[in-house]
Amino acid sequence: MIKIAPSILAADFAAMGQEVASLQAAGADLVHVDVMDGRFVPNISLGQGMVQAIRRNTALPLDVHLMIEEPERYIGEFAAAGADVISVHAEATRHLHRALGLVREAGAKAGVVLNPATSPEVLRYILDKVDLVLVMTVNPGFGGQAFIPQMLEKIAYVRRMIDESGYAIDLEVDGGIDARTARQVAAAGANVLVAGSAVFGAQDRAQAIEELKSHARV
Ligand SMILES: O=C(CO)[C@@H](O)[C@H](O)COP(=O)(O)O
Repeated sequence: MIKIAPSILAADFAAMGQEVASLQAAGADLVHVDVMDGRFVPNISLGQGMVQAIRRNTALPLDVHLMIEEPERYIGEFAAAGADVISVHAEATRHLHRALGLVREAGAKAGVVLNPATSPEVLRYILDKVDLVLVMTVNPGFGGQAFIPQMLEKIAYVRRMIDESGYAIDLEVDGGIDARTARQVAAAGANVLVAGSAVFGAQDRAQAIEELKSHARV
């Protein structure tokens, strides 16, 4: 089952309540929330207050992607703000195993994110600690970037690792996802597709989400 997680980085921040509320009727499965600190990535986006506000405006699960240094410092606050999934970058913490444990202790599902240059081997000893692996298909920090085709090989590799592990782990991809790349990433084994521009840039968001899903049905 393919799930679509629209990234609210591409939404109208001045109308976030309505933007988020519209997504459920449009067929979204999750709301992807990009948190950036201006250190781990060269951009600043939003914090716990916005996650709380988004929580009040949707019943969809909140998929919070922390692009912040030492994410363990803020896991409790994002969980309390209403995050259902909290994903931390393998590159942002010296204690990935511990950070993932903290996410589950805080009552959220734990995700681990890999930058494009990061080897999937970093997952080898933590698959029992994660509910989701997010393979970045662009360098994190900005919406609207071009998909990096070399990531298809990484997605397929991670899919094999997950299947061999026997754990129920979602494989999410993020960056440059449109109808064409949706088909490619799904064929490689991804089952959760984050899409910013492709959803919020469309005239008809329901149609855009359905189009992504239909292209991803392989
Ligand atoms: O995490 C990020 C960027 O850091 C993504 O969630 C982007 O926001 C996706 O945007 P599009 O590439 O779909 O426009």
